Amino acid sequence: MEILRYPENKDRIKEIAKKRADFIDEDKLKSVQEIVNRVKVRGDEALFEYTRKFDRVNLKKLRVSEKEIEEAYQSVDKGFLQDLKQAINNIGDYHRKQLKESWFSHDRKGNIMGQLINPVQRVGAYVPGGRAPYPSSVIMTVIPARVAGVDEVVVVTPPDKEGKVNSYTLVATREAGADEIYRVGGAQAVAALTYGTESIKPVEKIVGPGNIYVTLAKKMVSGIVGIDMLAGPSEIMILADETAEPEYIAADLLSQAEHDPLAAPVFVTPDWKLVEEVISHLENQMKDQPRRETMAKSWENQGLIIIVEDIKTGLEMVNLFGPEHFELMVEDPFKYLPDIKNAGAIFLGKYSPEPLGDYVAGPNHVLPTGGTARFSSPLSVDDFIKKSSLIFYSREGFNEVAGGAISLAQKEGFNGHASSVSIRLGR
Ligand SMILES: NC(=O)c1ccc[n+]([C@@H]2O[C@H](COP(=O)([O-])OP(=O)(O)OC[C@H]3O[C@@H](n4cnc5c(N)ncnc54)[C@H](O)[C@@H]3O)[C@@H](O)[C@H]2O)c1
Ligand SMILES: N[C@H](CO)Cc1c[nH]c[nH+]1
Ligand SMILES: [Zn+2]
Repeated sequence: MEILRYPENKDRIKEIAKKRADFIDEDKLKSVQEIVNRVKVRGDEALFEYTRKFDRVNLKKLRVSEKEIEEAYQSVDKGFLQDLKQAINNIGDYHRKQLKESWFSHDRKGNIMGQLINPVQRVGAYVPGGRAPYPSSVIMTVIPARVAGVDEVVVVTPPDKEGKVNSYTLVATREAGADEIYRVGGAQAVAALTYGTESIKPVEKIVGPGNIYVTLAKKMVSGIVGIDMLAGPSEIMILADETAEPEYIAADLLSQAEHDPLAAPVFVTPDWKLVEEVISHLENQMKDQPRRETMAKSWENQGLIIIVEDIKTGLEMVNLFGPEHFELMVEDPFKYLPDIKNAGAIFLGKYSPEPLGDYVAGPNHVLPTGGTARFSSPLSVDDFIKKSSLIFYSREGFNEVAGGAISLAQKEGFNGHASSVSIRLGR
């Protein structure tokens, strides 16, 4: 953990922000490249081999059966189903507001210009499952796909040591409406969705969060298939003033630190006393936590505290880092909204802790990391649709614009283009 002052340590802070945005580790990239290429060539055999190596289990089959899903329903408690359904309702309501429609614009000459919206046909949703099961990521990925009208939604997720998929995850796949589920994770699952194997049909687009290996694999296959974004190890930046509760700040930093030793918790404040209090709460709160080892590693290696002159200067840090999650715990948080440019999800005030966004609020928890919130957005219905332009000219409309097209084509030296238009002129 590093404590720095802004603007005094400006260069060091910029260096850290740059390193987080340029997160590619050459060794990890090399091993991901090898995994992806091997799956491309050897299909299922490579999936079994890597699952043995990384998940420590000998798989017999990849697809999860109906019977396994039914058994999962028997082992989860009623309370879980109720909570899940409530979350599904909120997420569904929020994402239905994102739906867009095709549009057509007619003019007096009978010309029609428009934009057709079609869902992506087959989508793969990566659901993490290495250090913990993520049923919440099932509903966050599958629901917007269903709202968009995707035909086939395939879920991939790592198996446990017995070769099974976590029961809560399985129930979530059924409740959210996934079509196929495969027990395979990591870069090998991303490769299988991209190239296809004997058991898994390739998809058009891969969405969903994952660790550094999953994220590098998605980056590598992007362009062969579509990807939503780089949604890697979790991040939280909290900007707070003296009115904030240090206990809450410590708890919220740890909530993201517990995801992964590579998770990045950052605390920004103009108040030195608050820093001392937060540090002491962090130490105390960590002690009782089952995932304290991961929390401690994340805080030790990725933790950062920045002391700023005031809240406005603190917002410069937010825009520099572009954190996945940004909590603003100050007296009047709405006042600063126009100054927040780069953040995946923004949480305002002391009763909006980040985990509400992870589970129940409605907005998507699949969010850009590594500074990519500078140019990427949360997962949404938009990620599951694509647009086609539509052009229709009437005879009259054609004759009116043809001259302009011919002239522009000639300026570019494209006589073939000009001929394609002139051949129709006056006919
Ligand atoms: N940004 C977001 O929107 C978002 C949302 C939820 C979770 N997350 C992140 O997802 C991640 C979940 O990670 P996880 O590890 O628990 O599950 P995961 O499913 O992402 O990764 C587990 C897989 O990683 C692979 N793997 C592990 N060690 C490897 C190695 N040495 N070489 C190659 N492959 C290896 C294995 O195949 C394993 O099955 C966390 O980093 C969490 O912060 C991000
Ligand atoms: N905070 C994660 C996104 O970075 C999402 C999540 C799922 N479960 C718990 N948390
Ligand atoms: Zn979380």
